[in-house]
Formats: sequence, structure tokens, C-alpha cells
Amino acid sequence: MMIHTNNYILNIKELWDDVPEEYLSHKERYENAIKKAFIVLKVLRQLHTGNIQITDHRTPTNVYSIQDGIFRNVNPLLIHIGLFWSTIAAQASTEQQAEWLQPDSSMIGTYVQTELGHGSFIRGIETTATYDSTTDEFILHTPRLSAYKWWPGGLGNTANACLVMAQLYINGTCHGLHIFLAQIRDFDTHKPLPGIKVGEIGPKMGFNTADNGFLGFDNHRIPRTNMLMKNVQVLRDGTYVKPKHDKLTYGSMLLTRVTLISDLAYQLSKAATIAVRYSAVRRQSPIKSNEPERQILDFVSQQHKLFITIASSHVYRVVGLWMWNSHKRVTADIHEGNMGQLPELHALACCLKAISSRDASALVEQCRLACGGHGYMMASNLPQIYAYTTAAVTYEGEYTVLLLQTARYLVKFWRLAAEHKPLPQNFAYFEDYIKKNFEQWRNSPEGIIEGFKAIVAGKTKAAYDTLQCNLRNGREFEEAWNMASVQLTNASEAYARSLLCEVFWKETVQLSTKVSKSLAIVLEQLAELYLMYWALEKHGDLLLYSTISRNDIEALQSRYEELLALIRPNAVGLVDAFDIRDEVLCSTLGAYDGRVYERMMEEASKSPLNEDVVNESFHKYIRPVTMKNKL
Ligand SMILES: CCCCCCCCCCCCCCCCC/C=C/C(=O)SCCNC(=O)CCNC(=O)[C@H](O)C(C)(C)COP(=O)(O)OP(=O)(O)OC[C@H]1O[C@@H](n2cnc3c(N)ncnc32)[C@H](O)[C@@H]1OP(=O)(O)O
Ligand SMILES: Cc1cc2nc3c(=O)[nH]c(=O)nc-3n(C[C@H](O)[C@H](O)[C@H](O)COP(=O)(O)OP(=O)(O)OC[C@H]3O[C@@H](n4cnc5c(N)ncnc54)[C@H](O)[C@@H]3O)c2cc1C
Repeated sequence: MMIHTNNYILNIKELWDDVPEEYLSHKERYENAIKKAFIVLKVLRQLHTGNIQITDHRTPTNVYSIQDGIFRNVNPLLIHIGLFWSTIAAQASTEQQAEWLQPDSSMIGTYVQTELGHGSFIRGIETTATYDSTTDEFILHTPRLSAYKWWPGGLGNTANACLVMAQLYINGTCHGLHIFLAQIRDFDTHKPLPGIKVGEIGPKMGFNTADNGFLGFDNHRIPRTNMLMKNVQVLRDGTYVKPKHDKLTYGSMLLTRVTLISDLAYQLSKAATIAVRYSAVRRQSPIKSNEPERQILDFVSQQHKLFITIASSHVYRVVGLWMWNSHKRVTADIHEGNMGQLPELHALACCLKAISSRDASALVEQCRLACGGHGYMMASNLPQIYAYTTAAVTYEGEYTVLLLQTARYLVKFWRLAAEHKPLPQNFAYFEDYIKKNFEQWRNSPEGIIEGFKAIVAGKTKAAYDTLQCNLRNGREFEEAWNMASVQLTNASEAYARSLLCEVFWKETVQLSTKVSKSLAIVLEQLAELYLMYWALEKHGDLLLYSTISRNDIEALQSRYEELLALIRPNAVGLVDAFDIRDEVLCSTLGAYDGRVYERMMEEASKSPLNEDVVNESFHKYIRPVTMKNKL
């Protein structure tokens, strides 16, 4: 039977809510989500074992692309599928993968790294894994409250196993962070095993079906062979066999940061679809007093708020794929023992995950604000998309922490440039900046890309010079670094923006040669709009570090406004092209049929507060006050 996954899933009625989850309790929301999660997992397993033949072979992405509609919030198995499986596949030995990655495995896992006391500084993680050679086991232990694992998705009630990041001790020597597989609940009864204290952390701003939990180990024993041993081994006699690179253990964070860029593109496409479609339906205020009220999409200020969101979704789709391919290439090199490209991949993943999540969070909020009061309704789905998206600024590497990682990379190459040592081609512009080989400003995409490189060079130089000045003033390096950290993060942000503009423009120009002329025009307008938008946002930096003039900036503003007008006729077509089904969009404002007010009223009627003409609280609380002594 050849079917399309989407249609197969869409026909499973129990997956599609009758009662909006906003009217469920914290517990009901979880139970409702788990019911759906295991229906989806069963479908994935049937697809994996070929029990369901499908026409669409992008299954995981396909199922993923509609799971938003199923869960409205988050699939409680997201970490099981998105991190637990992927970490085992990337860091477990062949034998371990054969044992643990069975399609019908009883394990439902999560990725357990963050502790109450440590999230960013993972070398400070306190959970220990001590090798006991007498029993050929590791003893997992949580020495104090701050060492309790806190946050992992699915940990509260769902997971019966987990990958634990812990400090490895052998014969009193600490070998640093390693990953261990630990069963935490009985597969049959689901009761926590002896020595395991586990629970759910309570309501959050979003992710309220993610079942985030806490976990403490009380001298919990696991077999030695439960340490993930693809890159590193502990032998039966306690011999420690070092990995080829001590950050391979951090590989899951690197992969998730790369994956997140594409996920954020998808979140932006949803928010843009909702806000642009609503702006085409909503009429508010005439432009000329003697004319009818206009579509708010005709207001240039509204176009300024929304078209950057359409463009940014494409930027992160393109850059997300570029980073995915880079990750595949570097991973293949690492498999061959070549670690040379890992530092660059880490630096790019850090700044691009940081900036993409910050952009996406701000732009989803901008879409909500652009929809006025109706955007503030849960039924618009914009609040949920915001709550989901803004979490990405924090998890998988907090924004500032990751930008500082990229700053280490930039400072390293600036030092080479300052010492007139050879530079890789992608940093040749550092040398140009030092030699003041500045190109005359051009008000073109290529000119803007060069301008953003000048900003990177200028900001990196400024941060580096401050660092050197702090050191000359007798500060220790770490203190000098901390004192320069604002400038360091600014340099990393500029580097990310420079990459985004360059990669997106180049990919768009290439793509334009493969599509129809009319489509190529629209794609290049979107790409040019992105570059113009950010050149105007960063015009101060361009004035500081490039050869742009005030007249050039005024010309950029004019061209930007031209582009808004050019894109306006295609705006609805551009978001329709994201092709997000109404069942996935879950939005009264963004539905394809544009029946906004009817859908808003339909959703309002589902409120339990509309079940009774007079709510019982009138008789209990209101009437005794308002009608006292009046009868
Ligand atoms: C139904 C179908 C479903 C399908 C789903 C599948 C699709 C999924 C879609 C995507 C959606 C995903 C949603 C995710 C939901 C939430 C999940 C969240 C999970 C988590 O949050 S897990 C925990 C994450 N935690 C972190 O990220 C911690 C951040 N901190 C760190 O990474 C480190 O502490 C550090 C990097 C900041 C510092 O580390 P350390 O102190 O050890 O290192 P130094 O700063 O001293 O640097 C030393 C040198 O090491 C290099 N380095 C550091 N890290 C790496 C690395 N990862 N790789 C390579 N190299 C690294 C530094 O660059 C230094 O090198 P240098 O040369 O000396 O500069
Ligand atoms: C929705 C969600 C899901 C999550 N899922 C998981 C999961 O499945 N598994 C898991 O293990 N974890 C998970 N986490 C935890 C997440 O990885 C951490 O919250 C994240 O790494 C940030 O660490 P933290 O919370 O300790 O913040 P902190 O690091 O304490 O950050 C607080 C502030 O301190 C600043 N700061 C910290 N270090 C530095 C520094 N060196 N220099 C300058 N400023 C600094 C930060 O910039 C920030 O402003 C999740 C978190 C969320 C919100």
C-alpha cells in the first residue's frame, strides 16, 4: 500500500485535539501528549520496519514537520528521538549500537547533562562515574543537591533510560566528562530503580509537554560496558584509552546546534505565514480618509515588520543546510582521524546557533505584535511559537556563552594577522583590514557583504586591542578576557551576520540560475532585502568600520523601501509557498481560508467558561456583595 505519511498521520483521529490543550491541567497536558507521542512512535517503528509503505521518503522530517500540529507544544519524545538515539549512533561503539539501537527497544531515553548547579560550564558538572574494577562496574553518584540533573526532556515521567554526562574517575584520577547509558526505571513496571530519585520540574514558559525532569543517583551501579566507547575506552583492568580529541564527547551538542538552525527556519516560516496571511485579511484604518479601510499589509511599516521574517526563514533554511553539510563533511573527516576542521565547525555552530535563535525569537515576537490584540490570543498560536522558539536562545548552549566560544576562534586568527603570519583564505580580509586595503563602498549585495566583513575585522581588532591593553596593565588573561567580553561577543555576532549574508546571497544567486526567471527575481529581492535590512540595522558599525557614507545609507534606505513595495504583491504567495497545513499551523489568524473572525469565534466557543449562561461563581461570590441589603 503506497500512502503519503502526512495523510496516514492525519487520518489517525486520536492525534488531533478536540479540546485545546490550554484547557487541560499540567498533568492532563502531559498525559494527552504521551498518548499521541506513542501513536507517532508506533508509526515511526512501522515505517522503519516497512509495515507501512510510503511515497514520501523524507519520513522523519515529514513526521517532524507535522508533529507541531499534533503536539501544539513539544513531543515528549523529542529528546529520545532528537538526542538519545543520535548520541548513541554517534558515540557508542558498533557493538553497543547493535545492542541499544534496536527498532523495538524497550528503552525510552533522554540526554542528561545539565545539573541544578551547572548548565553552561559543563566542566563544573558534579555527577561522578567511578570505576569499580572488583565488579567491572561504574558507580554513578549525585554528591549534593546542586549535582542533581535538572532540565532533561522526557526525564520526569517518560524515560526509563538516559545518557548521563558525568565526571569519570578511575583509581582516584578524574578523566573529565564522559557519557554513560543508565537504565533508571523498570522496563515492565516503570518504577524508578533502587538508588534513583526522579521527577518532573514543574510548569515552564513553554515546552509544557516536554516532561522536563530532575534525577539524582545514590551510588547507582551500571556495567563498565555502559560507557559510550566509540571514541574512548575503559578496559577491564581500568586502563583509560584516550580519545583522539577531548571534545568528541561534546559532539551531541555540536550536532543539535547545527540542527537547530533549520528548526528555527521552520518556526519562522510558521510565524510569517500566520502574520502575513492575517495582515492580508485584516482591514484597519484608511490611508486616504475618503477611501475604505486598507489591508494592514499595505502599510509599509507592517511590511517592514514582516518581510524580514519571510527572508530570515529562507536564510536559516539555506544556512541550516550549509551547516548540516559541513557537519557531515567534518564528521566523515573525524571518522578518518582528521580533526582539523572541528574547531571551525564548533565556532560556526556556536555563533550561528546563537544568532539564529536570537533572531528567530525576536522576529516571532515581532510577528505577534504585528497582529495586534488577536496575536495575543493563544488561538493565534503565535504565543506558543514564541515560547518554543525563545527557549532555543538558552538551551543547547546559552547565547553569550556560545558567542564567547566563537570569539576565541576570531581572536586566534586576528593574532595571526596582527603578527603578519599566514591566514586561511576565509580570514584574508583580516590582513586587508590591517593594511587598510578598503574597497570603495558599493550599494550592492556584494558591497554590503564586504562591509560586514569590515565590521568583523574592526570589532575583532577592537576586542583584541582591549585584551592586549588589559594584559599590559597587568591583568591575568582570564580577567583580561572577562573585561573585554562585551566587545568579544559583539565581534562574534558580527561574524555570524557576515556569514549569514554571504552564504545566503551566494546560494540565492546560484539557485536563481536553476529556477524560472520570475521566481529568480523574487528570490533575489528577498535576499537583497535581507542584506539591506541588516545594513540599515548596523549602519553605525558600517560608518565606523567601512567606507560607507551618509549618502550611501540614505540610498540604502530608498532601495530598501523599493524592495518592500516590490515584495508586497508576492507576500501572500511567498508564505503560501512554505506550504504549512492548517492542522499544523493551528492558527485562527493564519488559516488558508482567511475566515479569521469565524475561526476566532469558533475557538472562543470551546472555552469551558461558555458552558453555563451564569457561572456558579456569581451566586457564590459576586451576588453576596453586589446584592447585599438590596432585596
Ligand atoms: C517525531 C519525530 C521527531 C524528530 C525530531 C528530530 C529533529 C529535531 C529538531 C531540532 C529541535 C531540537 C530541540 C531541542 C530541545 C531542547 C534540547 C536541549 C538540550 C540541551 O540543552 S543539552 C545541554 C546543552 N548544554 C550545553 O550546550 C552546554 C554549553 N557549554 C558548553 O558547551 C561548554 O561548557 C563550553 C563549550 C562553553 C566550554 O567547554 P570547556 O570549558 O570544556 O571548553 P573551553 O571553553 O575551555 O574550550 C577549550 C577548547 O575546546 C573547544 N571546544 C569547546 N567545545 C567544543 C565542541 N563542542 N567541539 C569542538 N571543540 C570544542 C574550544 O573551542 C576550545 O578550543 P581552543 O582552541 O582552546 O579555543
Ligand atoms: C526548554 C529547555 C530544555 C532543555 N533541555 C535540556 C535537556 O534535554 N538536557 C540537558 O542536559 N539540558 C537541557 N536544558 C538545559 C540547558 O542546556 C541549560 O539551561 C543551558 O545550557 C544554559 O545553562 P544554565 O541554565 O545553567 O544557564 P547559566 O549558564 O547559569 O546562564 C545564566 C547567565 O549566566 C551567563 N553566563 C554563564 N556562563 C558565562 C560565561 N562563561 N561568561 C559570560 N556569561 C556567562 C549566561 O550568559 C546567562 O546570562 C534545557 C533548557 C531549557 C530551557
